Amino acid sequence: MTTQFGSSDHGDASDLSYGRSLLNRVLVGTPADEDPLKHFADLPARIAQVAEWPTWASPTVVRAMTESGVREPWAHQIRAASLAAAGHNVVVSTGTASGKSLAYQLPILTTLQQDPLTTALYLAPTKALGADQLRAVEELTAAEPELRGVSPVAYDGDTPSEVRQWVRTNARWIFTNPDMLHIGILQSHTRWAHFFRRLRYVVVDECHYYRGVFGSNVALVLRRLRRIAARYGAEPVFILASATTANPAAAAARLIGAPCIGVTDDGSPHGPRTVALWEPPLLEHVKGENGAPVRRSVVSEASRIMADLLVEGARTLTFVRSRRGAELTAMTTARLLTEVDPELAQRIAAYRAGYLPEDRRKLEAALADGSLLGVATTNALELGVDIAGLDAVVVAGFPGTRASFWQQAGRSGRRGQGSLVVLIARDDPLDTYLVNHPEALLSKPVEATVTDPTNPYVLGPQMLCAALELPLTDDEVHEFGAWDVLTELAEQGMIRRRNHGWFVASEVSPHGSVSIRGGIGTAVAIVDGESGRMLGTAEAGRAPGTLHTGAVYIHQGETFVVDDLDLEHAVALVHPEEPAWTTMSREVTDIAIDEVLSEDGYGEVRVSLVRVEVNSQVVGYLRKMLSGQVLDSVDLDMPVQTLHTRAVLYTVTAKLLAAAGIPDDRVPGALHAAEHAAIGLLPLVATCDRGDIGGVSTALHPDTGLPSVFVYDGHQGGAGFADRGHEEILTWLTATRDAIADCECGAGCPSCIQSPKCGNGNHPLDKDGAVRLLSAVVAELG
Ligand SMILES: Nc1ncnc2c1ncn2[C@@H]1O[C@H](COP(=O)(O)OP(=O)(O)OP(=O)(O)O)[C@@H](O)[C@H]1O
Repeated sequence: MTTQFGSSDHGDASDLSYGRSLLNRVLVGTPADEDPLKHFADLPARIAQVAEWPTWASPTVVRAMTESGVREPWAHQIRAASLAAAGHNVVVSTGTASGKSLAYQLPILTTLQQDPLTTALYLAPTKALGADQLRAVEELTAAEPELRGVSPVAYDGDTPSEVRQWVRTNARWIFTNPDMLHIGILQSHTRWAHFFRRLRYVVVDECHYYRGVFGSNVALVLRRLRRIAARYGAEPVFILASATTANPAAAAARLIGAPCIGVTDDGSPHGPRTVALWEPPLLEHVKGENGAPVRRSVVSEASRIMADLLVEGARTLTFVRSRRGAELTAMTTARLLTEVDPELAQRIAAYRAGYLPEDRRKLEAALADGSLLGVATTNALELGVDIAGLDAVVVAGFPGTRASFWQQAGRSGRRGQGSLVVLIARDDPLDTYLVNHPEALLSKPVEATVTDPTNPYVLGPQMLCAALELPLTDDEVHEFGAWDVLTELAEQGMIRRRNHGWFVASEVSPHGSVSIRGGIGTAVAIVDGESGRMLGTAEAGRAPGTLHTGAVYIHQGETFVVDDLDLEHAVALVHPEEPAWTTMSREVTDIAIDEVLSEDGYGEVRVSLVRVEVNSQVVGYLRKMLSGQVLDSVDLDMPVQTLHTRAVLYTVTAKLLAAAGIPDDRVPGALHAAEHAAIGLLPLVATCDRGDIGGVSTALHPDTGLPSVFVYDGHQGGAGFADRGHEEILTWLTATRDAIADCECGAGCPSCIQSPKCGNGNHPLDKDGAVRLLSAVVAELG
């Protein structure tokens, strides 16, 4: 049934009608026997809240900004800028295109203009975003002769060596990324003494991007940065920009290791938006694993919706999760349109990462002037693009985090005119939940950006880097919480404690072996065997699951197939190929509790946070067509991997199960189904991918003596996800129960309780039992 959520009271009816009329057009094109629109919400237009330019701001900078089109700054921009100018670390966490850049540009340009002996550092998670922000600052500084001395400049892997020398001694505002800061700047900080001594501001843009193991590494890189700056007498102010998440100030403070004030009241205006939540129907003729029903693929559904929107003349961007999916969507849409209007079919393009900046600019311009009407893209167009004000955005498959969803959705909405956003659910419990619970997307976020800079596996190597940069004092070691980790490293001869601090052993060179995006432990190199090109690295412990022979591996939207995984030499050889299927490895897992960190009883339920040892073995993989149809299952013989990590655990009693009406023979299936769905739903409360976590359920666990469900972080030492599940267990398990109950399939399908990773062939699974179990658990917790 279709219901309306939200209110249209504040919107102008004529504005609203455009998003709504687009939605009606899409509904007209929907077969009469289907009812895919689960909900829609009319989000009212937001009126701008403006502020005066502050008196501390340089009139030159204000003039440059005014001339660039900012007539009146918005209130949140000035509040954040003024806090930073007054010396406070600040995070501005507001919507897409809400002008977060001005919040850091104003204080930094003012300072750099007024005091020629100052410098600033800008960090972006992606090159495209860094280039985009640098271009914006260059335009501002080029406009005013008095700002020319600011000399903003990029410093990254592409910077030629003759330019690097110049940058180190002359640049005043450097645009780089955390990887380069780690390896290229902090490691050789003595050459950067001039820059550090004068460092007044550090910008951390799109900081919600730094999550999990990558985020934990970046958190430690930023602590090292503060330490080195202090060594040269500088104490820079941090200005962070974030998508809207739960408690951004706490996440930012954990990221930089210092207090941080949050600015979250968004004063930027936007037009009204209609958000539609769409669930493709279950198909009659396509069968998944164990004969389970499968939904029509997001690619087919998105292509049809996009074609209808383009016929209406709506400028539309469709986000698809893989490059192949984006290309298929563009092709299918064009084919559908050829029958109606061949000219329209020419105005569609597919877009992926890896294009040159000039190509991106051309695309932005073509979309802006209307010569291009529709683009199907991977998330490459999520950050670092100046595309806003589109008529419609189609999000084909929830992109994993609410922050990404809004980043994508936020590209729609011309000021003063309505727009449409359609989220199409794919076969996944989180998607099922979201299209049936609009409040989870549209109300206050519960998703928090999670990092764990105390993870010993991340902390150890980072401490070696810190100590090499500058010997660590005992006080610092305590402050980092690294005493035990360093003691262990000292026993291994990597570091020595002397009278004047902790010194790295001379033969150890830690920087090169820390790959801040690559994960923990030994890194497996992923190499294109045909071109010899190194594509990236993966954690050795996780390689059997993602890089086994035959695996389809997606790197920046490009598809490769793995020819060979050599764990001994830590290399995976791949070749470019775009098969019609994806692969998903299946593993069997054992779990043992090493230590109980906390435990609480709620009647017949106990909830714990535990340190665990997980032994898992990849036993094969499944090949699945884009339609969702399972092609086959291939066996593999891979070594057992051991993981020491953290898990959230709940146990129930026989009494609870009996009261819930679950007889003994159904207990394993109920626990197993509840565990699968819980893994799928954890990303609702913590920014992680389903692939970052794993689970084990058993009707009798030797360490608890009870029916038990574990959900663990899939990274050595943990990445904070299980901790977040533990904190939000009631929200999380309630959503898990609802996602299962909401799915209209009979006995379970990939949209609710089937897991693509299950090493037991998704058997046994008991959908009704899982709903009963979770309802009983939630009642005890509540
Ligand atoms: N006060 C203002 N009035 C009008 N336009 C503004 C104002 N502030 C910023 N803008 C414009 O809004 C656009 C978006 O700004 P910006 O890129 O800083 O937003 P953002 O919040 O960083 O976006 P994203 O979420 O994509 O990172 C830019 O074109 C910018 O010039």
